[in-house]
Amino acid sequence: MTGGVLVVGAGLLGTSAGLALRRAGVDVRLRDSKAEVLREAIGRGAGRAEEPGDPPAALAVVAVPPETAGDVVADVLTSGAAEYATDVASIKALPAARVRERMGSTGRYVGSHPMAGREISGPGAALADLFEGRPWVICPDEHTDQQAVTRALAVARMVGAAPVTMSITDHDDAVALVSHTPHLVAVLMAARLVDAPAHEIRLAGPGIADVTRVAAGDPALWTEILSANAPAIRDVLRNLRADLDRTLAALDAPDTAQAQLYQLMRSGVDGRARLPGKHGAARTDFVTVSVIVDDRPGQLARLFADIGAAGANVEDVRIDHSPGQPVGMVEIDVRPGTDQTLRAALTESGWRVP
Ligand SMILES: NC(=O)C1=CN([C@@H]2O[C@H](COP(=O)(O)OP(=O)(O)OC[C@H]3O[C@@H](n4cnc5c(N)ncnc54)[C@H](O)[C@@H]3O)[C@@H](O)[C@H]2O)C=CC1
Ligand SMILES: O=C(O)C(=O)Cc1ccc(O)cc1
Repeated sequence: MTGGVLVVGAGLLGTSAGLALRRAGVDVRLRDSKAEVLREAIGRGAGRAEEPGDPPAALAVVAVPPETAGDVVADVLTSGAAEYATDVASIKALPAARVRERMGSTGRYVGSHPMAGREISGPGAALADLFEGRPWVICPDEHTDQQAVTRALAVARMVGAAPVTMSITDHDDAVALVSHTPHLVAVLMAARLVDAPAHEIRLAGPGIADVTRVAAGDPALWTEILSANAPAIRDVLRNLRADLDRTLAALDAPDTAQAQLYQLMRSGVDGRARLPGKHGAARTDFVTVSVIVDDRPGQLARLFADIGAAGANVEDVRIDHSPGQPVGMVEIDVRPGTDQTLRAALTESGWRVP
């Protein structure tokens, strides 16, 4: 991109974008209010420090917390540090409103949101592949210049993401359902564990770990995200509360509990089947082959070599560790039809395939 990209906020998102853009050959300048963060991001190869003679960047990618994003966008546009700007905050109405307050209806800004992240923050957690195959939502309105959209689309494509265009309202409603309320539910469930007795916690397995994974995210960041999208989250939570009330009522009525619980379990299966899997294919397209692996050096390398030799393509992989045991369970997702051959080949090579 002629003119290069200015990344402001060299944390998880900013450094990941910098790493991916550098890999695509883009000139990336980095800025962060914390000198040590900037040093670490540059050290990781995500870009260079700004220099006094730099011409305006073609696009600024603003990757700071949501409550600050609108002001930082307005600053980079009014100071001439960049011709156009996008922010990557997890909520789109808040930064757009702030940019409008500061600059009126400017066409030089378009909000966006890569649907990719991690539970850990900072440049040390950044990954060049973070956005690979993930949706990157771009939210233009009637005032947005086509150039702003073109440049944000180019960045999304260069980092390997799949751009999706949506209105701000549609975006904020969608993430309330698929990201913000799930985060809140994970946190509420994880918080139930705080005072639980140790003998109960000891029995916890991958189920509760999966359900609460996102609860490990940065509390300050998520407080900003959830409060900024409160109305849309409240709508989803109210429906969830109605479901909880119905479930409690079902459990109170032993005669009908089973039938109602069964319906609920069926809805769970149906809802989860709608989640997109690898490259947007339905999750149910794959079959899981589980393999028990001893906790010794070189075991995983040997397992993957044997899977390759059996001619199976690994579509996805998960590793579950058994607490207190020197073994783990590796779950390999493969295409239906290849699982039987893989099971036979792995058993033949001496693996335990339950
Ligand atoms: N963490 C995640 O999984 C995802 C986060 N996002 C969004 O990306 C944005 C950044 O989040 P993370 O990278 O996770 O946070 P982070 O905490 O890793 O990085 C944010 C960085 O911004 C810097 N910063 C704060 N105010 C600044 C300012 N005024 N000028 C320059 N630098 C400033 C901080 O020093 C920090 O290094 C947030 O708006 C978040 O909603 C979007 C998708 C996923
Ligand atoms: O880990 C996950 O499943 C995520 O959904 C990560 C994530 C966190 C915050 C966002 O605004 C977007 C994506």
